[in-house]
Amino acid sequence: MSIHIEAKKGDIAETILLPGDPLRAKWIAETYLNNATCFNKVRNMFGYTGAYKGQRISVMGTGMGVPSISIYAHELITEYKVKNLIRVGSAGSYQKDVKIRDIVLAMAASSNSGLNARRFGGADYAPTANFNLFQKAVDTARSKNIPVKAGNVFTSDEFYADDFDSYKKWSKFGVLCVEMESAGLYTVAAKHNVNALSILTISDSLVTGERTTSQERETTFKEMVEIALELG
Ligand SMILES: O=P(O)(O)O[C@H]1O[C@H](CO)[C@@H](O)[C@H]1O
Ligand SMILES: O=c1cc[nH]c(=O)[nH]1
Repeated sequence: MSIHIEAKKGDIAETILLPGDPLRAKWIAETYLNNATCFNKVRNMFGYTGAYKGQRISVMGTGMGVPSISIYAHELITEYKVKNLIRVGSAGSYQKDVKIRDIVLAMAASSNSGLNARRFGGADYAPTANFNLFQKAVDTARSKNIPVKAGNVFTSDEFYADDFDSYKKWSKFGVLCVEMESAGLYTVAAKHNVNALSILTISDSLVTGERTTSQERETTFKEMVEIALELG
């Protein structure tokens, strides 16, 4: 039992899927896992362990933002010995050709996170995906005929920016989309020498203004989950 997770040692698999939304975690467990048992209800941050194609695997919500995912990633790694942390999140597109429901593999995560700025004394650290997980995700997507895009994403501390157009600078420099956790996840994983990857589904577009509903974000982003489940 850790401060934010009530699971016993051994209750959590070495590989875990991490959606921001705990109800997406519940949906993943109910839809894909055999014999899933719930290991966490603290703060309603639901976590489950079950089997997928005979492999033991876990899924748990992380909440929103770098501080929240950093807490859960830290406890999962240090208290529960989790080795592969795979975020399955939603993101807003920064590019015309990154469309609603496209899947983006986050090779790296630029950020305005206050947490990393403080951690590295104002210097730039480049949070990056684990190469083996990344390569396996690309191969899995190819074998399932699921098209993916890959590149730099932006991890923001804010969902509602004061200056909406500020995203255009990142867009101009090739950043594909915005979300709120990957830079934190990659940094905590690197600190503890374990593996992390973010697989994102585009839920809305800052370019066109289109967006999906919260219900769709909870239960219909299947393809990224089907890629992630193969990475255990
Ligand atoms: O859908 P999730 O995984 O929560 O990811 C995105 O959605 C939330 C904002 O709506 C932020 O957590 C952002 O990163
Ligand atoms: O952080 C996020 C996630 C989805 N869509 C956004 O615009 N921002």
